Parts: sequence; C-alpha cells; structure tokens
Amino acid sequence: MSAEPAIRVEGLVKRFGGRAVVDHVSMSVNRGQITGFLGPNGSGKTTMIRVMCGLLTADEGSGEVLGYRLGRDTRRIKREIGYMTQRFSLYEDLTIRENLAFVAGLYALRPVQRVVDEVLEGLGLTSRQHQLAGTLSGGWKQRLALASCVMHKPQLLLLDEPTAGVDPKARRDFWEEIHHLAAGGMTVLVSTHYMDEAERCHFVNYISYGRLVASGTVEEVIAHAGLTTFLLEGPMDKVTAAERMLRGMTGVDETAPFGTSLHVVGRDAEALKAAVQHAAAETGTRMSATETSLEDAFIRFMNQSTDNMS
Ligand SMILES: Nc1ncnc2c1ncn2[C@@H]1O[C@H](COP(=O)(O)OP(=O)(O)OP(=O)(O)O)[C@@H](O)[C@H]1O
Repeated sequence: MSAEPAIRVEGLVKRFGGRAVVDHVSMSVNRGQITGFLGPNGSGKTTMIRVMCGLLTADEGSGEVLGYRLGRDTRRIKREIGYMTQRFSLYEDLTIRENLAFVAGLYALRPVQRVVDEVLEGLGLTSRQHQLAGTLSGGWKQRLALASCVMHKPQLLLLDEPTAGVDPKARRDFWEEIHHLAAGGMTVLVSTHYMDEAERCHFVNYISYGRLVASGTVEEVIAHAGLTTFLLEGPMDKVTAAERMLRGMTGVDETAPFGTSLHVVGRDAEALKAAVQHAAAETGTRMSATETSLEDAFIRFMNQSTDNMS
C-alpha cells in the first residue's frame, strides 16, 4: 500500500455567485481508511466532494486524487472512483438484475452475466434478482446503490450522506458493508450528520461555513475542542429548571438534554464547575463529571463558527 494519501487538497476555494462556499480548505484522506466528513447543513461538504470527484472545478487551490491532478486528469479520476450522491437512486421500474447489468455496461465490465451474478450473490439478492428495484425497502435500495457504485472496484469511494432517512438497522448493515470494503483496501470518504456514523470512522473532518475547523481521530477532535462536561440528573422538571438557570451563566457554553439528563459543557472548567454546582444545589439535581461527546464538540465548533461570522 502506498503511503501517499488517496486525496490531498490544498487551499481549495469554490465560489457560487461571488460567495465562497468552500473557503481555503486543505485536507487529506489516508488510503485504506474511512474518513468522515461532517458539518452543518450548507457548510460545503457536497461541494467539496464534487470538486474532489472532478465534477466541479475549484476557483483556487490544487489537489491530487489517487495521484491524479484535480482540474487536469478529470477523466481518469472519474473512472477510478466510486461516487454515491445524497439521493442516488436506481431505476425503480427496472429489476434488480437489470439495474446492475446497466451499470456493468456503463463501465464496460465483462462478462456482464458473471459480474452481475457475483454482485447479486454478495448482496444476498440472487433469489430476488427479478424483483423491481422500486419495490425494495429503503435500506436495501441503499445497499444495492452502494453495490452498483463499487462494481468497477474503485480504489476510492466518495459517499455523500448515503444513509439519510434510512432506519437504524439498515444503517448498521450499510456501515458493515463500508467497513468490509475498507478492510479489502478501499479508501472511503463519507459525509454524514449522524454521530454514531462519525464514531465509526477512522478519521473525521469537520467543516463549517466552508472552512475546515477540526480534523483527527474522534478522540483527537474531542480533545481539540478543549471542553469540560458535567451531567445533571434528577426528575425532569428539576432538570428543566436547572437548564433554564444555567443558560447564560458564566462558564456555560452549551447545555444539551440527553433523555432525562442534561449535558452542560464549557471551555473554562473552573467557572463551569461553579455554575453547575450552584444550579445543582438550587434545583436539587445530581451533578457528576462525564466524558465530552463528539456531539458536544461539534455543537461547540458550530456555535464558535456562528460567533465568528456575526
Ligand atoms: N450550484 C450551486 N449554485 C449556487 N449555490 C450553490 C450551488 N451548490 C451549492 N450551493 C450553496 O453552497 C452552500 C454549500 O452547499 P453544500 O451542498 O455543499 O453543503 P452541504 O454541507 O453538503 O450541506 P448538506 O449537509 O445540507 O447537504 C449552500 O449554501 C448551497 O446553497
């Protein structure tokens, strides 16, 4: 395996109507790893992915994808990657087999019959091959879509919110498949809004307002946020009263309810502790120290970017 990253981009800028939706982003994606791409709606993830696929041309910056130059070797890049868009759909009025045969034809895979048979077997869909794709459940449609994106055995797979709106069991199955592909040597870049999916990645990049604000392993990203977190527990009305009291207190950056408990997060550990102790005593709730979650860190990054923009 080459030590060169599968993707390396430097200072990428993409503007729409004069507005930079990707704003000087430099990042890399290591070979053989699953890299997560996270950020609020409209932060520029899809645009970045499209630039890296060669579907959009960057206004500034440079980069290499699988050793090919962005903006120059576009056709090679398109041929050697797999790309699944947010709402990628198969032809619903074709059968499962016909859909796969169509994609095999696009990539000139031969012999079509055998290639399709193998994919069907891998998916466990051989017995349902003549069923219309439109009659599959949402989860199965996504798995079939994924299988069709990797039929040509790309080295790099770019997935843009592939599991949006899919139920938890189907998402888990989908992620098992992604890990299976990565174990076979495929590099994966996947955008998602789901925290549990981010936690399944080897590496994560967090982008906000077109800027990369954090990258590393999940542990590194949480550590980089530099947050302390306390948990408040008790009857719901008391926890709600504590949350109201804590909002705006010195040392409290965020509060987030988790079921019947409350996460209270801040950058200044001492001031935060004093605030939480006060609220716990006043409302009769139980206080304990807890680990900062990835979600706590992301909410902080998002609010920090909003503060910077205003
Ligand atoms: N073709 C386009 N023309 C003009 N503006 C665009 C175009 N494509 C995207 N944008 C804008 O660029 C910004 C970034 O969009 P993008 O789809 O890349 O974000 P995203 O992070 O993928 O969002 P989401 O999580 O909602 O999918 C948004 O404000 C969007 O409206």
